[in-house]
Amino acid sequence: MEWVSGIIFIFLTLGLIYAWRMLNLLWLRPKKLEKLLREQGLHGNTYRILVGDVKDLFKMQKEAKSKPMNLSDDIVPRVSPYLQKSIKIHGKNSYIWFGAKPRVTLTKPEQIKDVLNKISEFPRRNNKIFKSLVSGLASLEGEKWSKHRRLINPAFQIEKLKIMTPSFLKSCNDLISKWEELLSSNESCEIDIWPSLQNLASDAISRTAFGSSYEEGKRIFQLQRELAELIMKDIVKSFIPLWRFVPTSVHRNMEKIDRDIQSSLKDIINKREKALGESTTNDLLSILLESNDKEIGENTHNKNVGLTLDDVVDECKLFYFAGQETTSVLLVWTMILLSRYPNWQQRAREEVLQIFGNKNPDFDGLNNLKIVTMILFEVLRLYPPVVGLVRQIEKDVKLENLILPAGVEVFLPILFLHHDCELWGDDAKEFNPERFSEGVLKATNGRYSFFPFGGGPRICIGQNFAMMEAKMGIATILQHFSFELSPTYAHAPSTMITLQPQYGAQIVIRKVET
Ligand code: HEM
Repeated sequence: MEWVSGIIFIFLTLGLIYAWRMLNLLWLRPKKLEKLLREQGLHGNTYRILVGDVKDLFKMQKEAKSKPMNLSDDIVPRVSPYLQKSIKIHGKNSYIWFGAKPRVTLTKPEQIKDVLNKISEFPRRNNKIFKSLVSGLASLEGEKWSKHRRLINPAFQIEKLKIMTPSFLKSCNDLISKWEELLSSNESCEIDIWPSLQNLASDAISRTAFGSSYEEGKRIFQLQRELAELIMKDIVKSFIPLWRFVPTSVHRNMEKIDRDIQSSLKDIINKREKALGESTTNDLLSILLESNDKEIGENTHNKNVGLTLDDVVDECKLFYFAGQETTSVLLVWTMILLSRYPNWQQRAREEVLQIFGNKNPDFDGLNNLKIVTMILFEVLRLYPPVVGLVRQIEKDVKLENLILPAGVEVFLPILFLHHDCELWGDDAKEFNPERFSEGVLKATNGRYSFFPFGGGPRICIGQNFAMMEAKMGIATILQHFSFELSPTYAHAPSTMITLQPQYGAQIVIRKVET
């Protein structure tokens, strides 16, 4: 019977090791971090085992989302209620417990600049639950990230964007035709423009990313949207350790959709690889494959260069997600704000008509749109599609006079800082594109207080792409329609990964007579 007691002993020892690890993970380490942060003058709630502030945070978020708000109300308390409360109670130097991890909120522009520039000390935090959506470049670190960034960069250079302009135009003209059909002989017509603009952005990225494989690309989009919805359903539980390994029906469904996306993308890429060299296509995928082939060709002796098929699939998934979710949001808030401020709508239309008349907008003309650019910057300030960035601390790191211990996270609250009166003055909450009349540098006084596209080496690779697409979208819409908010519109900015209008965007459109 000695072997029985041997087994019991092994199980007991393993049990004790596991119990010790859990005690350390869920209690000792968080309490140590709490002490270290407090000693440096940072404040937050006392740590509560396992959940930290998450339960209260989700409760507040649910409550905030339960009803729409007045158009003139401050959006920060609705979008980030817990952050707002935390700063009110604990001040700007504070932290929030995400489960057993404290997340320090950074609000000084100099700190933001440092964090965004020192990418090895402040690596991006990769939430495993988002991995199936935010893959590729956005999820990589170190050498692998710099290799991917170098290979992908050519696809986003200005001269490539110029070549892509007709694809943007085609997608915009399709939208105009659909709205014209809806108007038909009526003088005005109410439309929920949110699905139309999501469709415009997915159409534009399908065309520019996959050119000839555009129809297959659109199906992948649909799947990604379904995946995003499932992820948002599951996110509340993602703070439970090892939750993502529990085989729930939602998890199984997520895996199935992800497999489906991967195999559809592999099909597109394989077809394209075979056709490479036969004809010149200028979509993102071909440019990426070409730059990859070139790198491999130049380094035949080194097997570690270039991207694998799986790498390319991941990058394509990211183009889809990053290219659609964000630009559609920029367009929808621009339309909502121009509906609220008809004088700015009029000024923007005058500029567009002066530059293009009734002709199709082109690349050079879009670059000359000054008022429209000021408006887009102001929209990105007040309604940034990405409301905040998270970075993790893996080794103790000094940030100004703070020592941030390994195991904490830092949060760069984009939305909060874009609305901060201390940084933007008393009219911080107001829509005033005029503040960007002399560019971003002048508007921010050279401080890091406006960063809708992030910053430093990992700044959004698609920012020019997004701005070009948004300008094309707004310019073509302004050429054809005037618009105002419908009485049925309920103002409800809310985060569904990006900052979206929760109940859609009901707008009344009219044909512009030119
Ligand atoms: C209004 C539109 C957009 C906004 C506001 C936006 C915002 C951002 C932000 C804030 C980041 C930095 C994230 C971080 O540092 O953690 C980022 C990164 C990125 N974005 Fe965008 N984005 C937009 C459009 C696009 C488009 C159209 C594409 C591609 C087609 C794109 C592709 C990417 C990629 C690949 C990264 C990762 C870059 C890296 O890690 O090196 N984005 N974006």
